[in-house]
Amino acid sequence: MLSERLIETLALVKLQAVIADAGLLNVALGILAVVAVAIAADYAWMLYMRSRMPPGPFPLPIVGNTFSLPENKPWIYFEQLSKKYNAPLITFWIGRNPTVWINDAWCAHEIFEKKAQIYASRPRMVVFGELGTGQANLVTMRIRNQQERDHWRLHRKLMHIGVGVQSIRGYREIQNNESKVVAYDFLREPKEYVKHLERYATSVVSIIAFGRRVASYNDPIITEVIALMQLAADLNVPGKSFPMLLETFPFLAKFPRFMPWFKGLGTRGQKGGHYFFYTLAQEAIEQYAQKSPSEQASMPTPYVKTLFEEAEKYNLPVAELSGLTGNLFGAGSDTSSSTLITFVLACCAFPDAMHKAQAELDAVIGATRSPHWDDSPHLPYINAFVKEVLRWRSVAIIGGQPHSPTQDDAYRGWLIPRGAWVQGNVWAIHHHEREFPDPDRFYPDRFLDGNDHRRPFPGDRGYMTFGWGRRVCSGQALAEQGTWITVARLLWGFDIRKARDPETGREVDVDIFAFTNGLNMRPQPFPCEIVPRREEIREAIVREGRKALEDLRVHDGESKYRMSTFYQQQKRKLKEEPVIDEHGNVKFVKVKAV
Ligand code: HEM
Repeated sequence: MLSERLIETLALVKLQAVIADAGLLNVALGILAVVAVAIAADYAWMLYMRSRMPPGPFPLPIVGNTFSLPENKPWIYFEQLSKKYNAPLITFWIGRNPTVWINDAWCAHEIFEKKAQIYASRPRMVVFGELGTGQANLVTMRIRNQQERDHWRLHRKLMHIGVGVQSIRGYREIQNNESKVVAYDFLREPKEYVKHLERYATSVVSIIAFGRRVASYNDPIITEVIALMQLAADLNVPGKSFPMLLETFPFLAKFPRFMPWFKGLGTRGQKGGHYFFYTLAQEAIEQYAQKSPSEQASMPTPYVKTLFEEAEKYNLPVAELSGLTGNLFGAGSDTSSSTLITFVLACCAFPDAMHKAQAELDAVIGATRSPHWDDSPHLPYINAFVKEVLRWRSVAIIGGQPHSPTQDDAYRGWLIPRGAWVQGNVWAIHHHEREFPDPDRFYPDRFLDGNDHRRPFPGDRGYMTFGWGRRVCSGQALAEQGTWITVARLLWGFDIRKARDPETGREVDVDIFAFTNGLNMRPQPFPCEIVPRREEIREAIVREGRKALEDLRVHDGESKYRMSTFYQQQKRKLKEEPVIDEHGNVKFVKVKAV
């Protein structure tokens, strides 16, 4: 100890002597020179990388192209850059971080699908990953070695047990009944259509994950989860202001949370925050155990129960279990409801398409019952309509999270370096005139064989709404199944049209470009009129809605936890760590000094 002090003192004395010898000015100049050389070397590296990577605007030292980013909707800007450089891929430097944007369906397919093995990883994401979901969450999980790859595979497997293609048929009745309730709610309170769709989407994933229905649109779980997801979606869009700039200067993330650059980050990443869903899951397992055997037999086993049993084999920590259960809410509620709100907007803006769909439903289904998936082979226009909903204004407009190659890759002579941030620009892909002529027009016919707007597109589906390759959305099949039934039923049941000004009687126009700015986008609020198409249909909606509510009763239940208060408690307990006690409950203990 004493010797260390002595050395420190000697070093200080030596430094003072050097400053005295050289003069303060010379020392300052020396430091400046070292910094300048470091910046120059770094810039040389940036320019060298730029010469090998896909084209893009000229970066400045340290800040790259960050300050030429527009305030809003950078995906439109990246689409323009792709046209300007006449290249399907462009490089855009966010600080010193070269991000690659794929603006073309065929390239996205060649890179993410054909080279799926090496593009299965995520890049380092400071805001969304390290400060947000945490690195142990499937959505942001990185794959840098075999151990990480095995671990990520395990997470995908556990997710698929819940919402994989094999499981989702078992959830049809839940989606069917909940969408009948949406139709019933549209009848009773049409002005609240956004809330009904949010309730629907949240309730479906809540029943699947926790066995518990969300009966009211005032339930805080809806507003809290959707608000959290929208905050996350906003934060994860490249921007020139903090906190996104933390991606440029990751070292800033090491500072205490009161520093100004954390402003806007909310409570994300604070200790204990992630444990909310774990606690909710425990409660759900207890509530399920209290149900009678006949009740249990009449519902699918809550995913969290299966997950917890399965996870015991792998000794998964609480944070990872919490992430897996929370992902159903996080990834599945805002996305699904925003897609359906987009559908409402499309009906208002493009009534011809809606009327054509209704004519098909009238001919095939009639007015006494609503459509069902079994009708789908006889409803080609409805199938095309649903595809167009997913294409026209895709909710995950930059394809969700970026992918990242696990090794240097060469594509058409360009370098895509290991660890780079590679993002599919779904806006540009779905907006490309070559694949989708007149792309802003909502035109389901483009998906029908023989239509003059039909164009080749990689893959069977005709859209890239759910991402690619090994990281393709785990909930895709569930989301497609739910979108189909809800869209088909609402088209069958209602005329959805522009609202009228009560004073002038004139239609209030809707703006098909007015969408939110987050990476999960949805239409800005707009008024509309939703009216049942015929009396016979209205009666069928009431009948089916009431029956659905009865059938769903087995899922009724309350939770004593609220995300907001849970987070508040953690805020007060930042010096505490959640651990599992001997009964498997989460409790908080003081963090031991290291
Ligand atoms: C319309 C609804 C939905 C859309 C448009 C959507 C879209 C996406 C997209 C674009 C990705 C990123 C894919 C990639 O990186 O290539 C993704 C990832 C993911 N989604 Fe969805 N999603 C939807 C609904 C759901 C639902 C209902 C669930 C679960 C119940 C879900 C769970 C996930 C998970 C866990 C991931 C991360 C997968 C990984 O990183 O390995 N999503 N989603």
